[in-house]
Amino acid sequence: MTNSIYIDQKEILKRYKQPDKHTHKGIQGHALIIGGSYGKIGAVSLSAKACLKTGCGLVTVFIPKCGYTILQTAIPEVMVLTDNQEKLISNITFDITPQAIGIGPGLGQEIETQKALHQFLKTNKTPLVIDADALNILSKNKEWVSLVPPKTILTPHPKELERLIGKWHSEEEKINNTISFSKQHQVIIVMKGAPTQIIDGETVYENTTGNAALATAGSGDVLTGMITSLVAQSYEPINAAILGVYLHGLTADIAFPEMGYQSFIASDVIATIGKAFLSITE
Ligand SMILES: NC(=O)C1=CN([C@@H]2O[C@H](COP(=O)(O)OP(=O)(O)OC[C@H]3O[C@@H](n4cnc5c(N)ncnc54)[C@H](O)[C@@H]3O)[C@@H](O)[C@H]2O)[C@@H](O)CC1
Ligand SMILES: Nc1ncnc2c1ncn2[C@@H]1O[C@H](COP(=O)(O)OP(=O)(O)O)[C@@H](O)[C@H]1O
Ligand SMILES: [Mg+2]
Repeated sequence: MTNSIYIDQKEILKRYKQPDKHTHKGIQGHALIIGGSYGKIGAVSLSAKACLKTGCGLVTVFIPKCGYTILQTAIPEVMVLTDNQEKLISNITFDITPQAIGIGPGLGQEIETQKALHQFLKTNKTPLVIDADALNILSKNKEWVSLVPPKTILTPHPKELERLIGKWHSEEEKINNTISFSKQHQVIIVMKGAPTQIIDGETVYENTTGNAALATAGSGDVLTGMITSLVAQSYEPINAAILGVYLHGLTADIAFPEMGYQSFIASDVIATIGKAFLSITE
């Protein structure tokens, strides 16, 4: 028996935490975004910028060497660690202690990267958000899902979800199969769509914000950065997923009167995150 909860402003106000005025960047959370490959450095850039704009104190990216100058130029606020490979990630190592890790945007699915993800999952204990090609790699190596920590957040779009849990023939079957997967692996699944639903075991949360303006390249990469930022700020993973999805959709609702559907792009989501936060407490 599932219980469904609509995520509206009332539900959000139960979960949203105003930053303490005495805070500083050292206690506002350090997030690590791992991703990028040749030609898809943009995905990890979007995630990293969204991560900072969602309020965490420090953001580091782990990317292939080809992305170094791009990231340091595009987002001076973000710190950069690089793989020893030029075009793809082959060995994930870092000497920082992040409070949350987001992995997958632009990662690619080359076999070397698959092996790097496997090695990373075997030792990682940090709260995790898994998206995009990291999900696609897990779909190719399903036994690796058992390596992720409890309460890990997966953020598949419908195709990524199908690769992970198999085809479904009805909305009901899709939700029931996702609930089974969530319970079996103790993971939270953000089923991105219109609307987005968040599955946490038997509980299904339905988001009430967002519109078709979000159907644009990189908007999911942005969501990954937003959710990772909130986990780094010590939100319980389920609340980070709920608040991140709500704020993400809210940016499209706020921008719509000025921008309509077509010209709203992932960078506009990021630029509107501040207004979305302010509108929560209005
Ligand atoms: N600027 C960049 O560097 C970008 C990089 N990206 C990266 O590109 C990689 C591949 O991601 P993609 O999602 O593009 O490719 P995928 O191959 O994972 O998924 C694309 C397929 O999913 C289907 N699909 C997507 N959303 C759907 C929906 N709502 N309903 C039904 N079917 C849907 C599409 O029809 C298409 O067949 C990821 O690592 C991603 O992070 C993309 O996010 C786009 C932007
Ligand atoms: N028609 C729509 N209405 C509301 N949200 C949408 C719509 N189309 C896409 N989205 C949202 O946009 C995002 C797309 O994610 P994704 O496909 O991963 O993008 P990308 O991989 O290009 O970053 C998801 O959060 C999804 O819920
Ligand atoms: Mg995506």
